[in-house]
Amino acid sequence: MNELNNNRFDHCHECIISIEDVSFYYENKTPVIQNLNFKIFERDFVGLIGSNGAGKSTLLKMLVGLIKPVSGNIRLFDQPISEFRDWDRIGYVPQKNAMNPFFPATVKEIVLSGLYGKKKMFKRLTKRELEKCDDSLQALGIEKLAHRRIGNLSGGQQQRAFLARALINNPDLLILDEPMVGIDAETQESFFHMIQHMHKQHNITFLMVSHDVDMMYSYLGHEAIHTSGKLKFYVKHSHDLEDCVETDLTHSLKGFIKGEALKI
Ligand SMILES: Nc1ncnc2c1ncn2[C@@H]1O[C@H](COP(=O)(O)OP(=O)(O)OP(=O)(O)O)[C@@H](O)[C@H]1O
Repeated sequence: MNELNNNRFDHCHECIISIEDVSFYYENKTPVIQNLNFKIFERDFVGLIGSNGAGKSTLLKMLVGLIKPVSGNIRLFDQPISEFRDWDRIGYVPQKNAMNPFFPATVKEIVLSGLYGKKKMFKRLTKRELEKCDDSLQALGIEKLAHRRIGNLSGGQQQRAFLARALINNPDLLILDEPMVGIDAETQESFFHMIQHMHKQHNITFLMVSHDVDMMYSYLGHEAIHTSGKLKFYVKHSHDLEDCVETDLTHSLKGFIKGEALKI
């Protein structure tokens, strides 16, 4: 099954993430991830499902460089993760409880913080950077909340703010760790609708952890393309597999998400 996954699009799509024989344990040495092999290709929507403690967040943290595998290799956009510098290409929304909601910052400040590479931290913001922030707020329909304190917003509004933060650099890949926790069912549905739209219409590749299996199955199907330990990977590609056989496909839809389509 994994071989099938790993060879899916080698001929026509960039491999965005390559996980090669990766194992990980924390200080207590209990194995969390063992010999994981998996590839994510451009235009995939990968749903990662697994029981509590299965290692989902640990895997995502490795993929964004917060922790290192004990063994094995990770490649991002065809570069070893240790040499990868293009972090603007990746938007990451960590688990909700990873950020203190009482942090005294406005929505705009939170979104702008997505721009700061280590070096930009103390630089003056340019007009272009402020425009990017406005675009991102508008794409998520939260421009009116720009000057509100993040801690005073509802769970759904906070999640939109964090997604806007992850989108500010117009990333090619979005990594979302249970983005819908704490959001009411109706807002969850429109949120999921919105990210499906980003996947189908805006060419963004997704890796998303969720415990909402029904919602994940509804978009990704019931059959896991790969299983490793307690981790299960479900994949939907944003256009038909047959189309991918065409080598002259123009994968052109690269525009930034603009307001109207995403007003939810
Ligand atoms: N910083 C840490 N130090 C030691 N052990 C940890 C640490 N973080 C996580 N673990 C352990 O590693 C295992 C995997 O945790 P992880 O958070 O990756 O699971 P998960 O699949 O994301 O779970 P959940 O669905 O509950 O969020 C668990 O047994 C957890 O207790």
